[in-house]
Amino acid sequence: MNSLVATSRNFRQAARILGLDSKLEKSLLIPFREIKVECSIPRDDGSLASFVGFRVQHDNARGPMKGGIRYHPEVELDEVNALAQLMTWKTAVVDIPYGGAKGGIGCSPRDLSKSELERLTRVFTQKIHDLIGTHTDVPAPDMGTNAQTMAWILDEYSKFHGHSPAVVTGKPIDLGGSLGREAATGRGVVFATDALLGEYGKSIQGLTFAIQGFGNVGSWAAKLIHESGGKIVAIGDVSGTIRNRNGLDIHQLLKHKAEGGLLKDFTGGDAMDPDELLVHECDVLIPCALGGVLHRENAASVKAKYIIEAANHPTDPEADEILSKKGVVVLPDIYANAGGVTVSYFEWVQNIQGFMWHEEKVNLELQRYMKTAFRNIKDMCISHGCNLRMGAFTLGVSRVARATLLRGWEA
Ligand SMILES: NC(=O)C1=CN([C@@H]2O[C@H](COP(=O)(O)OP(=O)(O)OC[C@H]3O[C@@H](n4cnc5c(N)ncnc54)[C@H](OP(=O)(O)O)[C@@H]3O)[C@@H](O)[C@H]2O)C=CC1
Ligand SMILES: O=C(O)CCC(=O)C(=O)O
Repeated sequence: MNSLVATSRNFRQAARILGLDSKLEKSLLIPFREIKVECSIPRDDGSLASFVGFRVQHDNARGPMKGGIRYHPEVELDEVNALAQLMTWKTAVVDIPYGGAKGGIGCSPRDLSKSELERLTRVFTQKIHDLIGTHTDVPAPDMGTNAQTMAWILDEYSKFHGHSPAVVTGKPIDLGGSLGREAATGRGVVFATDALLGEYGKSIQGLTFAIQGFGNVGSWAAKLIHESGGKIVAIGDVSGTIRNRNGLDIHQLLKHKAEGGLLKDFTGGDAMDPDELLVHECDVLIPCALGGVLHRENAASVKAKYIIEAANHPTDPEADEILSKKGVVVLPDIYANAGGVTVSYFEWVQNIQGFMWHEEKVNLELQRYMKTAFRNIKDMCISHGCNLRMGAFTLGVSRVARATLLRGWEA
């Protein structure tokens, strides 16, 4: 199912549960602004290459719009719209003073040199600089982008507006980035997993995990789960998928990758069919890569008892229904991966204060936000008799709806 149709379907279900007025429902669904720009750059060989960049600003009722920028060949407007909408509900779920936005460029970053990526990022920033800003819309990294990408955006933006460190988060530490931001999404995933498992009298220690994706989110989640005594029995990225029924040594795998090795060539595990990863025998499945990977064709075969949505929108609504009938508990993306934007908020606060926090404070505050949000979601589940996804959606949507009504519509 198209990601925008799927996300909007979840929103409408939450609006029905909350009994939202239909005009308010429509106003919350329509994005504030959609930006589509052409980005042409000279390639290193002198030829011209053209790309399409997007920034969708979904809602700003609760504060500046916030969300990552993705570089991936499948980036297109509907998907960016869906991801921007998810950011609006996500920032509200963890109760940070932001709205939602998302951006992206349809490109394959692995096929571009570092200087081509820099040129592309600078051209994109030139096209959108007057529509983003510290108090309007604050980008951050997502798939295919990283702290270096944010440094280029900061530099290009500052040429127009003067030095503005708080215009992006997820920056390098030397440019005002926050300690703990790089690990934050993965760390938040682990706090979220702890909170969920605690409800069932379980803990990470001794459980088995399968993880799809070993980039920023997947590698940090895997490392922290490994260090908490969880056994990662299967993991995969674009290069391939590996398994080890006794548990993969994630520290060794990180070392292997840092030395330039491909995940598929790691000798501490056996190669397996990537399609089998999501239906591999395990207690907890954590998708940390693309959206829409759990769908009606594979959902019935999932063996995990718990799914932690570290990726954005990994589960199609049809898969959601199948999983629910099977009794699989799904911890939704707008909570499970909210650690990244929560520490982005801490970074923005530090930049505005001009004061840097210790990493311990960042991690403790993150844990506090994640624990509070989990309790708030559970309260919504109890009040409305709904599952965790609808608990999170009703929590996020009700907070945004209240802010919208309080601000009013008078011209
Ligand atoms: N970064 C952040 O702070 C946040 C990210 N997210 C979400 O988490 C997910 C991952 O983001 P992030 O870790 O930042 O992205 P990265 O680009 O750092 O990593 C993406 C990972 O996914 C792998 N991957 C891509 N396609 C496939 C595929 N078809 N099968 C298996 N693996 C695949 C990549 O493999 P390879 O390395 O081989 O390319 C890589 O390991 C996304 O859905 C993103 O929206 C959510 C909240 C915050
Ligand atoms: O850190 C941020 O601002 C946004 C992270 C993001 O894109 C996400 O949560 O999906």
